[in-house]
Amino acid sequence: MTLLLKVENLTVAYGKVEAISGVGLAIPEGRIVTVIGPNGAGKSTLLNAVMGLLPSRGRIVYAGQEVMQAKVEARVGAGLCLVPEKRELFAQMSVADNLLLGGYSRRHVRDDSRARDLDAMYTLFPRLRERHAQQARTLSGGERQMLALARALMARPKLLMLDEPSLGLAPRIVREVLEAVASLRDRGMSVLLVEQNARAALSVADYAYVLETGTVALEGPAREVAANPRVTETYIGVGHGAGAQREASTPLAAS
Ligand SMILES: Nc1ncnc2c1ncn2[C@@H]1O[C@H](COP(=O)(O)OP(=O)(O)OP(=O)(O)O)[C@@H](O)[C@H]1O
Repeated sequence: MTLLLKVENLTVAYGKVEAISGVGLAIPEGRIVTVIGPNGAGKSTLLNAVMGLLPSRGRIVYAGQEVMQAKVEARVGAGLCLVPEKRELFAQMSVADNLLLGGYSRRHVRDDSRARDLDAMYTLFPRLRERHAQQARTLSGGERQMLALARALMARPKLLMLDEPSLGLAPRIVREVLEAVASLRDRGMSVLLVEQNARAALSVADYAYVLETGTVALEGPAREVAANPRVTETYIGVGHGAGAQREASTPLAAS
């Protein structure tokens, strides 16, 4: 199994406060790896550090190269891609224009691959095809998430990092988005999926890390993590449904 990303001993501090401390994780090619954990555990910080958006200490090896010193643009150019929690679409632009801008880095490619990719995105998310001329700001939450994901894919990333794609979405739409992510994995894409919705994330991931107060409290194959009684109790819990559980009542690390 070839590793696409290996993070070792990663530490990020905001001022004097460490948001993540000594975190390690690995993402094999063609797998979905999820990082679950409560509010403020450091999940977004981890993604931003891997993307190069925050100063950090430790080691990040991507596609066999040490990228700790690489700028964000270089990381994007090498195939790293982050879909942030806030989606950050071009609100006044149409769905189609948002997608075409997603492929902007490939604008010099002379063949028709961008047009083919656009069509592939509409096949992945038929709803975007129906709404291709609609302004992004008028889309529903689920459609926005689909557009954010599709726009990221237009750049043909190797590692897709998703920050809470389920946030604010109805359970049915969460399933639709995660099924699309699973189909991308089935075609070879590597995915780092950050989620508070542990149930949904563990149902689609191959491997999982539980992050608590900036450190890895537990890791393992997603099926095993989902079956761990402490995870069930704290993050999945009977009666919590598919919705995100915002706080961990009994952190694993404390028990
Ligand atoms: N720019 C910042 N300056 C200071 N502290 C920050 C900053 N960004 C995040 N933090 C703090 O770092 C910790 C980790 O935050 P982070 O957003 O990474 O957590 P998270 O697990 O993604 O949470 P959520 O699920 O709520 O998005 C939190 O205590 C947060 O308050």
